[in-house]
Amino acid sequence: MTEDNVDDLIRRVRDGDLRFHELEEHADADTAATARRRLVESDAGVDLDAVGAYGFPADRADANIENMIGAAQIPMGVAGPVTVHGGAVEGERYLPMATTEGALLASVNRGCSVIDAAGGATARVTKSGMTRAPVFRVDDVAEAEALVEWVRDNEDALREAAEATTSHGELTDVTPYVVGDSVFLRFRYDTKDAMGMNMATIATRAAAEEVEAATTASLIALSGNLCTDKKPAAINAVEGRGRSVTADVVIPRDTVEERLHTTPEAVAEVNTRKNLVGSAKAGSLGFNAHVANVVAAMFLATGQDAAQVVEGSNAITTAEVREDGLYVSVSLASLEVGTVGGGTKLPTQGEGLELLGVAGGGDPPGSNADALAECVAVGALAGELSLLAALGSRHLSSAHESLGR
Ligand SMILES: CC(C)(COP(=O)([O-])OP(=O)([O-])OC[C@H]1O[C@@H](n2cnc3c(N)ncnc32)[C@H](O)[C@@H]1OP(=O)([O-])[O-])[C@@H](O)C(=O)NCCC(=O)NCCSC(=O)C[C@@](C)(O)CC(=O)[O-]
Ligand SMILES: NC(=O)C1=CN([C@@H]2O[C@H](COP(=O)(O)OP(=O)(O)OC[C@H]3O[C@@H](n4cnc5c(N)ncnc54)[C@H](OP(=O)(O)O)[C@@H]3O)[C@@H](O)[C@H]2O)C=CC1
Repeated sequence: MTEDNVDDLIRRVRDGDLRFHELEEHADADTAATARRRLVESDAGVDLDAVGAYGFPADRADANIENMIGAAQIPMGVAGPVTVHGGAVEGERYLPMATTEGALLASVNRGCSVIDAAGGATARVTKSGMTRAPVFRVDDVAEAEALVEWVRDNEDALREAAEATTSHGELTDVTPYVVGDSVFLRFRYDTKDAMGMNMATIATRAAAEEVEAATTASLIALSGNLCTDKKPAAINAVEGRGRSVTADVVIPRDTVEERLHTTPEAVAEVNTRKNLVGSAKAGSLGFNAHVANVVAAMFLATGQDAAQVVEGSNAITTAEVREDGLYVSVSLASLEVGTVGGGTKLPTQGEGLELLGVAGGGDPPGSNADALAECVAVGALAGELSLLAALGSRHLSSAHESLGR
């Protein structure tokens, strides 16, 4: 196949000879993206030169995007270095963060600085498993009960079917939920260093075919929304999804007073009245100040699925005055991270992972994704500490006036 050039591609689209989304079948990825961008510029009457000034070969993104016209560039900074005493990571790390929110890096950086002055933060992944929950239709609840019993008696057959689709993933368990003539089967997988959504979805499709072949159930949707992917859901807050990870630290009183310009008592009261009482009254699923800020920024910097900030921000912050200072913890119930697959293969995202020392597959498998989760949790802890202190010292608005405008 001869390679069309940009003008040929544009002409052929205009003539109705080529479909707008098929240009990569007739030219290299960069030529296709350029032709598509020129078509958009012409149709919309805009100039997209900055979008077109991307710094990587377009074919590196062939598994990450369709209808490519270029790349969005987001400012990227680092917070830290901060010392992480994790189960899968030990030592000082710069935390890569991509954001457009002024004052955010300064705030997380201040939190890291204070945490480091206290000797570093402890972090642990307490639970792990990526879930996919298809929904099946049955005739009635009696048939639902029969299906639940079949699943319990045949989990090994489901495991064999699911694991035949992957050389890394392992089916951990299958939990049924019955609602009238709907049966949801929540499959949970150990996806090692992959975030695992493609892996789990492909594996569950194979398992669902086993269910349909052996029972009277009909698969209605491979995702029945009880997984629960990219939507706020209590099941993720309680059961977890991806990694459940906690980070904590004790900051000495004098450090709180000298570096955070407030007191342990004030921070603890802000946390109680804001993150616990305020969130409860609001009916929030997360009981925290801005964990989403850190999750989003580190997700963008390291090639995670940005839409899964919804679950990643599902976190509880605690703060209490202790004899030796201020104890603060952040527990993220459903942080979905991977160090292989998805966007982790793209150039700047891969460099973000390299900066954390977690790029690629870990030894043992899964340990790099655990380490990434621990680093994100410490970043969230730093952000909570700094923002709660700023609220306690009444510096929030001035910080954004000076840094965010
Ligand atoms: C802005 C600060 C940090 C000033 O805080 P400060 O204590 O006045 O700053 P400082 O000049 O004394 O420096 C202290 C440390 O802050 C860091 N720092 C200080 N300045 C910078 C800078 N330019 N760049 C990088 N780092 C900076 C740096 O680490 C420095 O220590 P050092 O490392 O030098 O020993 C503080 O006032 C602060 O953190 N404010 C809170 C701002 C914040 O957290 N914003 C993000 C959340 S806003 C939002 O989106 C969520 C919200 C609020 O809507 C959610 C909700 O409803 O709660
Ligand atoms: N399909 C869906 O419904 C959804 C998909 N997504 C997208 O899914 C992507 C993430 O899916 P994910 O499955 O993580 O990524 P990929 O689809 O990129 O697959 C990652 C693959 O890497 C291989 N692999 C190599 N080394 C390892 C290792 N150490 N640990 C684990 N796997 C390894 C595995 O292949 P093998 O399995 O062959 O062994 C694994 O399946 C993101 O792009 C996300 O946006 C997000 C939400 C929903």
